[in-house]
Amino acid sequence: MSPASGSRYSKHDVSPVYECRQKPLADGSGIGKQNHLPEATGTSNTVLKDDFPSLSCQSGYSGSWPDARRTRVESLPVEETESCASLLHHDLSRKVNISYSVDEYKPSQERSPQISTSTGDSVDDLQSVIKPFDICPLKSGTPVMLKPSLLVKNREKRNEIKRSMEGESGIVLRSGMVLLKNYLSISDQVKIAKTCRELGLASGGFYQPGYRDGAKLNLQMMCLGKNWDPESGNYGDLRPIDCAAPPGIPRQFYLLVEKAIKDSHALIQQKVRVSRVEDILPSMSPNICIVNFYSASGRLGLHQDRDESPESLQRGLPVVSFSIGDSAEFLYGDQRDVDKAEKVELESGDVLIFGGKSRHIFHGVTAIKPNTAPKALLEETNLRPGRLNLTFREY
Ligand SMILES: O=C(O)CCC(=O)C(=O)O
Ligand SMILES: [Fe+2]
Repeated sequence: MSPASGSRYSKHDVSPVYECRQKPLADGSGIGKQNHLPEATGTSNTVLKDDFPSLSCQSGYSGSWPDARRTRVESLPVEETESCASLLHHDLSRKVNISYSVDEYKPSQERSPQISTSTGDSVDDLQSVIKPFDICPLKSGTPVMLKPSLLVKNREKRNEIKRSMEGESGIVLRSGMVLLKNYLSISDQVKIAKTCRELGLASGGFYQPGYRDGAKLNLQMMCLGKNWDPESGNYGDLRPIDCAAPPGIPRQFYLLVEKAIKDSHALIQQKVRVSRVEDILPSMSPNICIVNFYSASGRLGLHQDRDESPESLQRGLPVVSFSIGDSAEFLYGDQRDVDKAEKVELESGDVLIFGGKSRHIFHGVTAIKPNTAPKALLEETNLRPGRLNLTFREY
């Protein structure tokens, strides 16, 4: 669907104005240097946006995540619902000030929120309220006593043999849609998982996005480069829930995306005779990465990615997706209809690219397959059961 074809984009052809305006800090320092959460009152985790006139969000366009992605909080394990976002609201009856730097990406220690309270509560109290989500819960290097069943052990062995025998290979799934199997080496997967862990624990890190009515997405999310707000479909520089600035996209990630697009071009050239491969799959330079972590019960309903700029969508600039950890059952097709969708398994190390004529495909994740992550990845990272997915886009 193109922006001009009567979709929700047609009336929103201006760049989004997405603001998180804050009161100046008590010490007189202002916006642009520091963010400040003003006196907090209220009970819901959307209170920040709605109940503080000083924190407002405006947008030149809008969109929404499909209902299929929504899950009631009650159906999730406590551990998974107690993200920063949902915990923050428990403490909103107290006066909480949170400030942090919004400069470019810095190591997590430098970017961690500086927390103080106007009621004199201890910082420890508040830090336990704003609880980060750790995708690798034990520090790497800590011996992990795993006792997998014989069945699991055998399956892992088979998978690893299969992987090493197959090596990397590419498949053109349809015009503009390429699956690079086994593309990211274990060492790249380890680096990505560790980097995401570090970023995910710091300011702007993983949280469980939710809605005004209390419904939560069935995954943990963080954004790099720009923030994407699932509730409104807006991209912005700060995320509305706590006005945290998303960390930048690490350079190593850019390089892998660039290489994956080049290799996809070579693959398309091999399979189809075209004078300009970019007509089939345009190049792109990502300025947004949405990182999702799915636990074993994580799901993502069929949807289109169409919150990027009208120009990016119209040019068919691709979405590049990295899968790490447990395998996922991934569905894609021309309609939002599970029965008509094609199915493909995305395994750890796979890179999926969809652009050009496939940029507007409906896609989603119907299942995470337990105990399918490569053993070597788990040993090096202690990645928790589940799947890490990074989707890169150019706004
Ligand atoms: O997890 C995946 O493979 C897909 C993620 C996705 O579609 C999204 O974040 O928009
Ligand atoms: Fe998507």
